[in-house]
Amino acid sequence: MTQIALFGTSADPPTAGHQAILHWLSQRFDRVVVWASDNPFKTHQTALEHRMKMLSLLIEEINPPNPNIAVYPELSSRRTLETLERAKQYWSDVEYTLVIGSDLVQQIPQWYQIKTLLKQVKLLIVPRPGYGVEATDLEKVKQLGGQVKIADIKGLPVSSSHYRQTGNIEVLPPSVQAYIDQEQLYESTVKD
Ligand SMILES: Nc1ncnc2c1ncn2[C@@H]1O[C@H](COP(=O)(O)OP(=O)(O)OP(=O)(O)O)[C@@H](O)[C@H]1O
Ligand SMILES: O=C(O)c1ccc[n+]([C@@H]2O[C@H](COP(=O)([O-])O)[C@@H](O)[C@H]2O)c1
Repeated sequence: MTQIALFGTSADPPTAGHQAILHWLSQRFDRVVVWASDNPFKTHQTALEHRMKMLSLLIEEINPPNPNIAVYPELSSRRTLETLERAKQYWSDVEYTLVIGSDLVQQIPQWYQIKTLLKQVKLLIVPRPGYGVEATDLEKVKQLGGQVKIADIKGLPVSSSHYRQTGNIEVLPPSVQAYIDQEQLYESTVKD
């Protein structure tokens, strides 16, 4: 059966960490469906349109290029269940895997209608430096119906908030750095 990976991100801004995950996924899934979204638990510093554009640029930069990975702006929703419902209108009869970093394992039980979501997707957790997966958190997700796997990669030690706090452009792919400069985004961030 066709395997589709679902990867949603605040992308505020997207980092080399997101890029490495997407590259890895594109080599293992038939299709990687990506979207930038607002997060009901966060505020965002940049308009969604810019975040979506940065995500597309980051994907275009992945080498070697792989046509199985793309941003789908129309799937963007604060609720991942809504994204899934829309995706199912495009691709039915496929197996969906929702991809999250290990920092979200503790939070995911609070997502909108999580049981309904976990019935329809497998969950793939990408280990993130500084965020070990606690057995009790994993158990909670399983009790909610989650079929969980831990990905065989280690996320990079970078984050969007590190960039926003420090202005350290090294955590951003060159295409994203250039876009931020061109559009004068994150102006309040002290740039290195
Ligand atoms: N370096 C990383 N390693 C593993 N997972 C990551 C990494 N960066 C992001 N992710 C995962 O990718 C998804 C989108 O992350 P998000 O856009 O919130 O980035 P972030 O760096 O966590 O942002 P912020 O620092 O603003 O919270 C989440 O599931 C997150 O756990
Ligand atoms: O469905 C929800 O209730 C829900 C709650 C929090 C986050 N999400 C989604 O999880 C994805 C990762 O969020 P973030 O902010 O860590 O990038 C992103 O697509 C969010 O919209 C989804």
